Amino acid sequence: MASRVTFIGAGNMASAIIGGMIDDGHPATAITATSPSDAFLAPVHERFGIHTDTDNVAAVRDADVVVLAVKPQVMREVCEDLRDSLQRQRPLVISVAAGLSAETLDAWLGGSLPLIRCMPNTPSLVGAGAAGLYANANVSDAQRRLATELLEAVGLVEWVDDEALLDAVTAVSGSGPAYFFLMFEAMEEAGVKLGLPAETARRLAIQTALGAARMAQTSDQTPGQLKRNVMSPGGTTERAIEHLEQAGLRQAMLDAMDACASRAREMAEELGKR
Ligand SMILES: NC(=O)C1=CN([C@@H]2O[C@H](COP(=O)(O)OP(=O)(O)OC[C@H]3O[C@@H](n4cnc5c(N)ncnc54)[C@H](OP(=O)(O)O)[C@@H]3O)[C@@H](O)[C@H]2O)C=CC1
Ligand SMILES: O=C(O)[C@@H]1CCC=N1
Repeated sequence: MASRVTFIGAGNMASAIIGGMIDDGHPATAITATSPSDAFLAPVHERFGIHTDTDNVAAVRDADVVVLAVKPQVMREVCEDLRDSLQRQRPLVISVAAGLSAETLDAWLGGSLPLIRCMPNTPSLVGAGAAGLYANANVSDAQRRLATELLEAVGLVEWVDDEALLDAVTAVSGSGPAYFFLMFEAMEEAGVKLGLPAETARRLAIQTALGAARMAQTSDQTPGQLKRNVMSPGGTTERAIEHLEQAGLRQAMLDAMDACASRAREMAEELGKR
């Protein structure tokens, strides 16, 4: 029988995982999602056919897995409300929140619960997610396998043994889709400036990213070599890449991802102390 999974929060990240799970064959009837607003839940129910509820405590009853998918800023209140129920039932708890440590979450939930921190990303919606996972000491091997199975249904799963590395995962893949979407925006804008219709430029840019990602995933050559393969000496790509390097794109990526990981640490400090 499929595991019963309750998502606390039905926003962008929860919807992405739910959509991916359902596409992968997880029965919608075994999934529940909550939000404070009925008006918000109606379209979620309509879209996925899952159970929805405005009552978090009622929604976790009978759950095998509870996924905490609210913003970090409301997580404490949510955990404290669920504390008694979760202590009674002891389901596997998976938090997808950036920053908040397993220790802080476990303390808010009353202690000693099996808890996994997961840093997923929104391409989970199309089965192309990438998630980093860290388990606390109360998680059994069977629960690790269950979390792997649930998340592998929506993409790649990488376990880390050192919780601090989840901030690096956040910088690479959690926030990563936004870097590529920014690149699509810029490529579309440039294509339009060069005379292409916006829709054409957008389609070409997106298909190019898809092709580059598939090649990088399947080739035994490094991304650096694949890049050089496109750069004919004295040709057009060489000129473009020289320009990007001189404009500091590489350093900008290093700085941006460092800032991303620092923000996750900062959030842990700010929210953990409350
Ligand atoms: N978006 C992303 O790409 C990623 C997000 N994450 C993490 O996922 C978590 C959620 O982010 P995201 O989905 O983007 O945020 P959203 O704002 O899209 O979703 C949060 C949801 O939680 C609901 N909510 C608020 N309070 C409660 C409550 N007391 N009980 C139940 N539900 C509640 C909100 O409802 P309402 O709007 O009515 O307040 C909203 O539907 C964050 O912790 C974030 O760090 C992790 C990886 C990637
Ligand atoms: O921006 C954020 O804080 C969340 C976490 C990773 C992606 N979105």
